[in-house]
Amino acid sequence: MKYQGRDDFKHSEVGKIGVLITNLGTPQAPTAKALRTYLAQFLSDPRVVEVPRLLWRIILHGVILRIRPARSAAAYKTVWTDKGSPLAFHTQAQCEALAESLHKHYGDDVVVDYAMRYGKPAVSDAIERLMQAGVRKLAVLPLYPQYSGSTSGSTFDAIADDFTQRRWLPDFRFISHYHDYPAYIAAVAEKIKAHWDKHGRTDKLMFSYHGVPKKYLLKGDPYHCECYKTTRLVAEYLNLAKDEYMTTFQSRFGREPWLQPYTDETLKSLPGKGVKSVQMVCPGFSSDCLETIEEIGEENREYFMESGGEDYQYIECLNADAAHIEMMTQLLLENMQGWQAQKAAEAQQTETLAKELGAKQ
Ligand SMILES: C=CC1=C(C)c2cc3[nH]c(cc4nc(cc5[nH]c(cc1n2)c(C)c5CCC(=O)O)C(CCC(=O)O)=C4C)c(C)c3C=C
Ligand SMILES: [Fe+2]
Ligand SMILES: [Fe+2]
Repeated sequence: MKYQGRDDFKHSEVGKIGVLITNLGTPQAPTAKALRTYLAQFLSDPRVVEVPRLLWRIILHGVILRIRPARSAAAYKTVWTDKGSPLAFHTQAQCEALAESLHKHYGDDVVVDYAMRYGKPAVSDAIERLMQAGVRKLAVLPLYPQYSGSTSGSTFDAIADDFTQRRWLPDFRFISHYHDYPAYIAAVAEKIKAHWDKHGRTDKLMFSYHGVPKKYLLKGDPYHCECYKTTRLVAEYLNLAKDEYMTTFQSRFGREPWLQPYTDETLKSLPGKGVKSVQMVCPGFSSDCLETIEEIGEENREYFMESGGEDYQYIECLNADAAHIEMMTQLLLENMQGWQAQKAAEAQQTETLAKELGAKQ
């Protein structure tokens, strides 16, 4: 039997609305062994590394998975907490808060869950839970504000792959980006303002986004443009002059050119140009994680200070802040418009159908 379905399905059942938020994923533990499992899945994704498969498998298994896991595990150890990996517990907290918020709008008609593209909780397990809960309309929100084939695109692949095995597909909404969504821009800008209220301002506000290989941009990936647009909209909200802020790209991997300017090189050069104090903000990350806490919070701080910088401040991600959850709620409600009305109509028709079938059986 190839296609999965539910054999306990009743014709009188009225479907629910499902909401699935997703993020990248994180290793199960800060150990070389767990990192090997995680990185093998992550870096085998052809959306992430666009190198001919056979060649890449040789490099990945022959070189990278022999060296990188131990190095990455050491970095993960510095951010690991009693609650586990920051990315994991922030995403879980976002899911719980979003469920509470959506229940206020939809009551028991909505089921909210979360999944990780790589590692656990797996996308297929979350979809299975949603289908078992009777979801017939599904909205998926990957928590990547800026679209990239390597993140949002890859998440769609995982969801689509899972549904190739299922008998009955739900109605479906996939929110592929929200880099210019007013409530997202406002949430990022207000977080910066709140930081200013406490700590004052610095010479420059630096917007650092995760990079991707430059060739993805040249082949038509909109990620680069969406990052710049987010920066521009936040800067406009904050009334910043052009010389008061800058966009850079972090987390380069491998030898080919990635999106530039690079965050690390820029920070090393700024003190020599008279910029002695900076605030770092990472609007491309919806949760604090290795790349923000360790790479921006620690590693790049050292580069800046060692190059003559005097003050380096990191502004946290939106995580499970109320403004972030409210933004997700608004975005989802807008995308799910009409679903509640449809459900009411379906409930009536389902009742009639169940009666008809009941009469015949
Ligand atoms: C090798 C290519 C990579 C691409 C392309 C890439 C794109 C990309 N990644 C994020 C968000 C995150 N990446 C994180 C970690 C991470 N990323 C890569 C590689 C690529 N990312 C690696 C190898 C790692 C693992 C850590 C390491 O070994 O250095 C994370 C953090 C996860 C965590 O557990 O905390 C996030 C988040 C985006 C948004 C993006 C493209 C736009
Ligand atoms: Fe990454
Ligand atoms: Fe990194």
